[in-house]
Amino acid sequence: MNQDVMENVPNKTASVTDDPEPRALPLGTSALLLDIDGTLLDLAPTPHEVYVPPKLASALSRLLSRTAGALALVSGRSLSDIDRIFAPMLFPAVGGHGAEMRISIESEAVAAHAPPMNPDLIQRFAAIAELHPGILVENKGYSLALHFRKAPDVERAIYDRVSAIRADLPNAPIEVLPGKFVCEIKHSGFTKATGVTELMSHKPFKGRRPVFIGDDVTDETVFAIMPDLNGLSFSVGRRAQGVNGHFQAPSNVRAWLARLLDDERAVAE
Ligand SMILES: O=P(O)(O)OC[C@H]1O[C@H](O[C@H]2O[C@H](CO)[C@@H](O)[C@H](O)[C@H]2O)[C@H](O)[C@@H](O)[C@@H]1O
Repeated sequence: MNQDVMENVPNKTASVTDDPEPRALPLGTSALLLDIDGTLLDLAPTPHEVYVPPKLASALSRLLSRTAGALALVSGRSLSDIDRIFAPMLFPAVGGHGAEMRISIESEAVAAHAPPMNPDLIQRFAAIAELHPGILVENKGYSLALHFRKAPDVERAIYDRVSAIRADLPNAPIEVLPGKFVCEIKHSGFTKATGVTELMSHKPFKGRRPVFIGDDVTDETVFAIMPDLNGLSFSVGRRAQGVNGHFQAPSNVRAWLARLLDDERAVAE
């Protein structure tokens, strides 16, 4: 973990990676912002097959309480999908790469940044799935994801078809977001960074130091704004540019979150 920032944290302790001298995170003044797929959860063959370990759900719930509500999931998934996979628990969240937001579990979701994608356009992009039966279409309404984890050889063909459609519509406010075995077509007006920036302007996040953990290309927009928010960022798998540290795998993130709770208890005792 970044030595400069964590040095002023008193004695206890949760290591971010294999830091031989683990340090604590002050939950009373931090906001935990956590990507889901590839960060909290191991990647699965399809979006529906992810597994949420019960210990993780319980740790998140307790961390939500210990941070007085300043814990949010920051995901490319829609809010309804996030709620489905963590059911029956609800968490504050930025969903759809910044398209949707729920600031607290008591508040209504805000979807102001998510104009629905033109239905004809959705249909044209979805038709790309005809290339191969292994392509899975995830229609989020305001964006569309083409998953090719089960058909990796057609990646190039997918991007070629997407580019051809975009060439027909040079002024459409859409952009292509590559992810892990997924090509997503989304509105260009929002990103995870715009979502996190807005979230951090609301209580209980406002005034806290954000700590963001993510693994994918879309998370790089958040890594980039963390210094402006006086925050910390950590990548998973590879060490991404500009981060303060990194975890080897989602299992290490889960273990670290559990240790945060243990450390807080130790401080209190
Ligand atoms: O921002 P995230 O929470 O990391 O979400 C990114 C995308 O995650 C999902 O797709 C990815 O995870 C699937 C399950 O492990 C995997 O099968 C797929 O190959 C990955 O791309 C989700 O389906 C997308 O909507 C999210 O954008």
